[in-house]
Amino acid sequence: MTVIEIENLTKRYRNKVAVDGVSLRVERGQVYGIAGTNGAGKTSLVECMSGLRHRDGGDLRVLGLDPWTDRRALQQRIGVQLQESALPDALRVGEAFRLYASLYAEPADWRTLMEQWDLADKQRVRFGGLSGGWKQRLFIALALVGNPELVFLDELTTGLDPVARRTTWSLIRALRDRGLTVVLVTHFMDEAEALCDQVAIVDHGRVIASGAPAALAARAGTDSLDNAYLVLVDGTRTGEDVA
Ligand SMILES: Nc1ncnc2c1ncn2[C@@H]1O[C@H](COP(=O)(O)OP(=O)(O)OP(=O)(O)O)[C@@H](O)[C@H]1O
Repeated sequence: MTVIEIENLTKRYRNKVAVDGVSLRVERGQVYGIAGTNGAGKTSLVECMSGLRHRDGGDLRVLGLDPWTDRRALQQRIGVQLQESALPDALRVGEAFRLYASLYAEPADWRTLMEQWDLADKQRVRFGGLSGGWKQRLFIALALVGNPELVFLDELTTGLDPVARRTTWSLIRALRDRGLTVVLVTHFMDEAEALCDQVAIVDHGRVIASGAPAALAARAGTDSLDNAYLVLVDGTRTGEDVA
């Protein structure tokens, strides 16, 4: 079943074209990666998909809804963790769960969620006292408070040390194992390769290639998505058709 269907999406900020005719499909249960360098348009794309920004053109359905006109209904069915999310430093972990639960008509049992994500013994710890890895764990768990069918995670591992990064990867795999559909924004190709069933590589607002990580590497004639990315981006800049 198709969860996200995008045709020719565009998003502009004044004269800047951030998303330039993107088309893609995400199927239920996939971890779908949106990968690309800084400024490629990844966050703008996710903000349009999650109903936080209005697109300028194109067609977009998420869980069968228009993310902009049906955003209230959509918010109840998705979890969103945006880049550079923050909570007040003084807020305790348990209070954060209670706050998020108050936003949903039918929230999950947040005490159970806290236990499932090993946060129960941090219930009284303030957000400002958590390490980067624990903050990301908290954000993933908070994205699940509304019992979502679809979760958007934007650059979750940026700034984490290698151990915390690997731990976050295993948390994302746990989401997939629960049957959730995950849209994962990253500028790390190793991360996309390790976690994603499908990856769209975005450059200058366009999808320059998409497919399974191994298929993209094979298409580029490389042994990793990291190297494939360089070949594919270089191909678009020299005018070759790689998509
Ligand atoms: N609110 C805004 N107003 C004006 N320009 C914006 C705005 N948000 C993003 N942009 C520009 O649109 C382009 C795409 O930005 P976007 O944040 O979507 O890219 P990104 O791939 O998520 O980048 P990063 O990896 O750095 O987060 C960039 O050139 C950015 O400067």
